[in-house]
Amino acid sequence: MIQTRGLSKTFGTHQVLHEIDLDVQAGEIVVLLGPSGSGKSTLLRCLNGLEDLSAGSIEVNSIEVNSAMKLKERQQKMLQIRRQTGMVFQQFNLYPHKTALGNVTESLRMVKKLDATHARHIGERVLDRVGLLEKKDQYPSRLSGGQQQRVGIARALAMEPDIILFDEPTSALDPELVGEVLDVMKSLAQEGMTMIVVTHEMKFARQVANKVIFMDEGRIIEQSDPESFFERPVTDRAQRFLSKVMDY
Ligand SMILES: Nc1ncnc2c1ncn2[C@@H]1O[C@H](COP(=O)(O)OP(=O)(O)OP(=O)(O)O)[C@@H](O)[C@H]1O
Repeated sequence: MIQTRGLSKTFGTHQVLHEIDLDVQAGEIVVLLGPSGSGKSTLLRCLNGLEDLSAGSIEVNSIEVNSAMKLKERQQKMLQIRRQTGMVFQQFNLYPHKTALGNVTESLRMVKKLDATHARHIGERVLDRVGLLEKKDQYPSRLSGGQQQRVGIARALAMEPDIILFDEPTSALDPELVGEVLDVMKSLAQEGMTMIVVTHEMKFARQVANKVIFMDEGRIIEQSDPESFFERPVTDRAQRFLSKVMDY
């Protein structure tokens, strides 16, 4: 479903990802962990076609983009990949001047070119899915952070992606609002959605992930099932990371 081989990314002279080989199967929940600056967001952005790759290849649902392709072909493939993958951001990135429903239907209208009735029908269904149908006419400023992030998830769901990538979806939330967002993510996982999640929520990682991937300095240095990772991390770096994050 997702396969990267030798994926590398360089900004100027700074190599941020080093030859990443990643495999994600349909229905898998992968949690990406690692210290700040280890390349987690950059990896998600490459997988979503938001960031061009510098070397190697990415294949998502049999659409392949690789560094040997000409720029124009790469860009076309990246666009196709973006249509298969939804992305949920830490800062929600909602349009402030659009209602919850307007935010959710925007891409249906602009990208999928659906008519207003069809888009509204899908928009209401996905807002209902995240428990926010009654808030469909509210503007983001009238919604709590947790509700705004659930609109962010509904917006991703509206495009019917095969995979959703979550980049620290709860990091900007007050602690008491984190649970409602994790609950929605957990139920998507139970329904079989393929998900890659960057998060600091260790309990969620442990309970929901099928696979934990630990990154450091742009490399995958450990990957295993959550039980093994949290109980018996192999590398010193992962042990130090866990001893810090599990202390609090
Ligand atoms: N557009 C960019 N231009 C230049 N450098 C960048 C760019 N985006 C990311 N970087 C650099 O790439 C490195 C990895 O950043 P990235 O955000 O992927 O890490 P991260 O593991 O997600 O960190 P955090 O947990 O703090 O979000 C950092 O050194 C960052 O400064």
